[in-house]
Amino acid sequence: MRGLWTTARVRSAEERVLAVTPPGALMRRAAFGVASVALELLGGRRRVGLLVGAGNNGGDALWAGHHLRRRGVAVFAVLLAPERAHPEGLAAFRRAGGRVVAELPPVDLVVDGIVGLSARGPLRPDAAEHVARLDAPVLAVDLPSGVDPDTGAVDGPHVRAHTTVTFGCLKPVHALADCGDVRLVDLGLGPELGGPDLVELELDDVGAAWPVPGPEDDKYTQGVTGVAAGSATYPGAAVLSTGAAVLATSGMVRYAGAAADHVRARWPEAVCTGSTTDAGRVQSWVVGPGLGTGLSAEAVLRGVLEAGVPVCADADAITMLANNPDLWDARDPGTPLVLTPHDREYERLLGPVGPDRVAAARRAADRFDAVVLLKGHTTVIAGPDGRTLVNRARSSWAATAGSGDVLSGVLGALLAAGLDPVLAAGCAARAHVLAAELAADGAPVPASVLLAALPDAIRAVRPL
Ligand SMILES: NC(=O)C1=CN([C@@H]2O[C@H](COP(=O)(O)OP(=O)(O)OC[C@H]3O[C@@H](n4cnc5c(N)ncnc54)[C@H](O)[C@@H]3O)[C@@H](O)[C@H]2O)[C@@H](O)CC1
Ligand SMILES: Nc1ncnc2c1ncn2[C@@H]1O[C@H](COP(=O)(O)OP(=O)(O)O)[C@@H](O)[C@H]1O
Ligand SMILES: [K+]
Repeated sequence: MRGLWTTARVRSAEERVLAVTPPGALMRRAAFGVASVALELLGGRRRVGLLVGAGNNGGDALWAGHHLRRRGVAVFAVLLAPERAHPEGLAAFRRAGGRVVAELPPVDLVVDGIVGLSARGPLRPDAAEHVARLDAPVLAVDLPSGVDPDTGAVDGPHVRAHTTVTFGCLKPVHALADCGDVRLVDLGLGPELGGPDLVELELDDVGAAWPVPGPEDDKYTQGVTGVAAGSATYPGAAVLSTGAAVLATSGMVRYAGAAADHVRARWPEAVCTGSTTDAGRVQSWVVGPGLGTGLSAEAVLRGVLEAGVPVCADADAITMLANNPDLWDARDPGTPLVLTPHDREYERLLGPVGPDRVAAARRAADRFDAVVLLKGHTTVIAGPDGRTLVNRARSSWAATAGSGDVLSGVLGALLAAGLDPVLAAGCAARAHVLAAELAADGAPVPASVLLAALPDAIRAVRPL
C-alpha cells in the first residue's frame, strides 16, 4: 500500500521536524535528492535549466543547481520572481558558478521549481510562457507546477513532468495526476505523519487479498455471486457482468434476468433463471448493468436491496436510485452497499463531480452511507467510515463500452467471497486496470477481451 498525505498534514509534520532540525537542513537534503535524480536522468549530458518560483520550491531548485554545478554541470536559472527568490539558495547557486538568465538556452533537462505545496490554480502567464517553450524533459520538484497538490486537478497551463522528486511522503497529486516517474526522498517525517489520508493499493496488496479456495472449500463455501443485469435490449451487459464474476473467483455464479439464454450460451457454468425471486441463495448481488429503469427493473432492485446480502449497484440501478429516492428505503441498513457511478451517474445522484474527485466520492459515501467507487481514468473509492482508496489507470483503453459491466461482476464476486467492501472495490478496480493493460498492449481492447484477460491479471498479482 502506498499512503498519500494532504498538504495540510505534510505542513504540520514538517513544522515539527523543522523545529528540531538545523535551519536549511531539510531543504538541502531535498535538493540533494533532486540533484541526484537529475544526474541520473542526464546520463552524462551536461546542461540543465532551472525554472525558479518565489518560494521554497524554487529554493530546492536553486540548491539542486548548486549541487549540479559542483558536479561540473552547466546550470542556467530563470527567476520568475527575482526579488522573492530564495536568498540562501540563490547565493549558493551563484557561488557555485550558476548563471541567472532571462530565458533558458538549449538544455538537456529542466528542473521545475516554479511552485510546490503552496500551488493554487494553473501556472500564471509568465511561468506558462516559459513552460510552453520547453523542449527538454522536465524533472519536477515536489510536483508538476500548475497541478493542484491535493486534488490533482488541472485547470489550465501546467508542467508535464518526465519525473517528479518529492520529499517526506507522497501527496495526493502523485496518485491523482500524471507526475511521470515519482521518486521519494526521505526527510524523516514518518513518525510525525500519522495515518495517510488516501491509499493506493499495490499489486501485492491485491494479490494478498484475492480469494483462493482452500482444501475444505466447495462451490458454496466461497460465496455465491448473484447477477441481476441485462434485458431483452441489453443482453450483452448480463453476459459481461456474469462472465466477470465467473472469472474473478472460484465458486458459483447465479444469473437472474431476461438475458438468461444469452448468458447460458456464453457461460454454461452460470446457474441461470429468469427472475431474482427464484434465483436461490447468494452471498452478494450485482444489480443494474443493462437492466433498464422501468417498473420491473425497479422491482428487481428493490428485491435485491431487501435481500440482506452485500450489493454492488451499478449503471441503471444508480439511475433508478437517483430518480426514485423511495428505493433507498428498501435497503437493509446493516448490509454493505457499493455504488459504482461514472461521472454522469454521479451527477444524477448528487450534482456535478467537480474538480475534486476525492471530495466528491466522500460526499456520496457520507450521504448514502455506502461505499462509493467513482469510476474514470482516476477511480476513487470512499467508504462511509472515511477510508479512501485511489486507483489511477496507466492507459485509457478501458474507456470502452461494457468495461464497467466487467468491473461490476468482479466486484460482486469479491463481495460474495466476504471481502471488506472498500477492499473489494479497490481490488476490483486495480485488477480491472491491469486486465485492460494486459489485454490492450497498445491497441484498442473491447470489453469482452478485457474480460478474457482477467485470469492473467489475477495470476500476475497472486504471490508466487
Ligand atoms: N517546508 C519544508 O520543510 C520543506 C519544503 N520544501 C519545499 O518547499 C515547497 C513549498 O514551499 P513554499 O511553501 O515556500 O511555496 P511554493 O514554493 O510552493 O510556492 C511559492 C509561491 O508560488 C506562487 N504560486 C502559487 N501558485 C502559483 C501558480 N499557479 N503559478 C505560479 N506561481 C504560483 C505563490 O506566490 C507562492 O507563494 C515544497 O513544495 C518543497 O519543494 C523542501 O525544501 C523540503 C523542506
Ligand atoms: N479515460 C479512462 N481511462 C481509463 N479507464 C477509464 C477511462 N474512462 C473510463 N474508464 C474505466 O472504464 C470503465 C467504464 O465503465 P462505464 O462507464 O460504466 O462503462 P459501461 O457502462 O459501458 O460498462 C470503468 O471501470 C472506468 O474506470
Ligand atoms: K514544482
